[in-house]
Amino acid sequence: MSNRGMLIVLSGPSGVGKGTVRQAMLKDKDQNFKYSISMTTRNKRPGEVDGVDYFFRSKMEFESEIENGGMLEYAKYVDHYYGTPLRYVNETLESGTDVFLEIEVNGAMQVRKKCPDGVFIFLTPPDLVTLRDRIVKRGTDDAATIEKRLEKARSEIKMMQNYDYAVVNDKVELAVHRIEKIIESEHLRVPRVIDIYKKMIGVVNR
Ligand SMILES: Nc1ncnc2c1ncn2[C@@H]1O[C@H](COP(=O)(O)OP(=O)(O)OP(=O)(O)O)[C@@H](O)[C@H]1O
Ligand SMILES: Nc1nc2c(ncn2[C@@H]2O[C@H](COP(=O)(O)O)[C@@H](O)[C@H]2O)c(=O)[nH]1
Repeated sequence: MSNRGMLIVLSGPSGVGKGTVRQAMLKDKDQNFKYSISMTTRNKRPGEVDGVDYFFRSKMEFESEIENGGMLEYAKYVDHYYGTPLRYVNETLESGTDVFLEIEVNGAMQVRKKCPDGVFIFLTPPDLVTLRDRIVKRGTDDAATIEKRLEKARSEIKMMQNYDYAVVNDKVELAVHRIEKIIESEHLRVPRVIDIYKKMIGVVNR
């Protein structure tokens, strides 16, 4: 109901299922958000496509984007840069469409400062053994990287207190349902809809 789109930020440790949940949400025709494709300096995984999964860039290209003020946020995660291109987010929100960011915790905290009216959701694993299982079964990372990601997961889970909502990803369809309910409720918050009603009252008073 508000003119400007809502910014939805989903974080959670690597392997918890953020991408899986987001893809499931995008299949739901009632969902009306755009996913912001991130930029990264990490190597492509098999099957990943530039401009679809990420904008894959060199370190030099990424640093030049930062210098030119082109990033809403960025962070280093396990030896590589990851960040959100600013222009797409701004233009999409301005057009009245919600934007969905799937980013790690340090970047999310930068966004929180810049966009305090965003909705910040932390996706948690049922437990750390399940998290390890998911990363291992995904088969995209070598043993050393898996250990680094699990080490990071511990500190990331501590950051959950800085989020508005915690959603456990036990079953994908349940996690999706919980997040959809959050988005629906957030759209009804009075600060988001008040402008519409002010306009309505203006019309009634004329
Ligand atoms: N609820 C679930 N139950 C079982 N397996 C799941 C569930 N959610 C995701 N998975 C599996 O866990 C693995 C990791 O999921 P995914 O790649 O979506 O995680 P991610 O949080 O996006 O990771 P990253 O941050 O590293 O990109 C995938 O193989 C996925 O199929
Ligand atoms: N701060 C940001 N973090 C991001 C962004 N895009 C993805 N990520 C996070 O990085 C890790 C690792 O991702 P992977 O694809 O290498 O497994 C994970 O937590 C992502 O959510 C971003 O634009 N900014």
